Amino acid sequence: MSSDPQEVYLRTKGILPIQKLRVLSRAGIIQSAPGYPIEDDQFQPNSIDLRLGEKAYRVRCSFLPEEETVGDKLDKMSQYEIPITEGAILEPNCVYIIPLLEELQLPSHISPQKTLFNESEEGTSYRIISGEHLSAKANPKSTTGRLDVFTRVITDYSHRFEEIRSGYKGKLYLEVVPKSFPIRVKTGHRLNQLRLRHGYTVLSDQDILRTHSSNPLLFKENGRTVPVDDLKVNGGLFLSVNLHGKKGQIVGYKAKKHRNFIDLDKINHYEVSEFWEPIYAQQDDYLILEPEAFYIFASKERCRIPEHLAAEMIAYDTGSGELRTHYAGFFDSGFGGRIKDKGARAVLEVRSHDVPFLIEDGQTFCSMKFEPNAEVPETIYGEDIKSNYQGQELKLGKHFKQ
Ligand SMILES: Nc1ccn([C@H]2C[C@H](O)[C@@H](COP(=O)(O)OP(=O)(O)OP(=O)(O)O)O2)c(=O)n1
Repeated sequence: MSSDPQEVYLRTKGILPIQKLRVLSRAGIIQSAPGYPIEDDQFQPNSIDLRLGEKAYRVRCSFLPEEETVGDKLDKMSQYEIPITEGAILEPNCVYIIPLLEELQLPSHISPQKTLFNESEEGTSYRIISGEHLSAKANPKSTTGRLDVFTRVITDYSHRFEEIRSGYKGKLYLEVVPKSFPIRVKTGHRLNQLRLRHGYTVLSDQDILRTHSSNPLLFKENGRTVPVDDLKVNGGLFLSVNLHGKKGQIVGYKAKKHRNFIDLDKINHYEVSEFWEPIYAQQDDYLILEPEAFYIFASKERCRIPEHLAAEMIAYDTGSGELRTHYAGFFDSGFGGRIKDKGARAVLEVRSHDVPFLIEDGQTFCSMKFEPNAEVPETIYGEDIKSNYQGQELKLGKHFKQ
């Protein structure tokens, strides 16, 4: 057994990259339930995929357990439990709470140049030296959003979804609400992912413009870089929706209702026409969204996330709450490739609430918030790892035959 602890320095603020996530997992800051060791392919360029645990609790409604644990709340709210080790079907518009296999042991204080955490595994102990708080942010995976499955993480004594405060020690629970289709889930399925933040810093609009000038973030459909003067920034970089195409070209999809369930184990399996109605390009490039229906579109711009940055797509607030865009928001470093690859379209998941809503080609739909990585990730999206959506045009989730 080695007596000298391995020293791990977290020096720069930002999202922790894959190599640091691996170290934090070895050091016990990210843990998993007994019998379910963390698997290497859970690690993404700047996030870790989280896995569903053994049970789903059907609850009447969603909640935030500000004054108690999620377990206490479940004791009061759970209607019944479903074991999911062999798989189980979750019904549309029902709320389920599923304990995840991963847990967090975030250090509760910062103490520059002092040991934050010391744990040993297989004879190695780690000393993590950091000057910033470690917190975490969760988000649905892209595939989950493309299937219209609503998910968010809940933690004990928390008044916020998806955000996990510095010092949090405990379990993570996932609220899951399939919206359009029933889904079959099983222990170990990965519906969402987690990023760890060392301190918090976000690129200002000035930083975004400066970055784009030397390391382009957005490209036009013809592959040209969007001129910096044409970038729309205001607390993030705005993207717009594409409804334009040649005659007969599909520019979007609308989810059909009352379909058979989708087994999340079945990749490239389901017929698109069974589950989706295609939306064809119209001569005048507009569309009226039917209230409460779910649509998938692509962004007009092609985007690219340089390797030193991580990005998150945030819904564009129309000021009226009628239009809800996107559920899944993390963009990995490397998404959209190198400059010569000219980026890839982002997928926009859209629902209009209450009223029919007109959308037009090129309408602003969402914005991207950029955060620096604490270090450049050793692995980036589309390189070395199995990535499903690199170079994508309009693309449904990986369960459909395309
Ligand atoms: N609304 C969104 C959200 C994400 N993405 C892109 C950017 C991400 O880097 C990529 C993959 O996202 P996830 O890791 O969430 O997706 P999956 O695990 O489902 O796909 P993969 O198997 O490719 O990792 O999809 C997108 O085009 N549109």
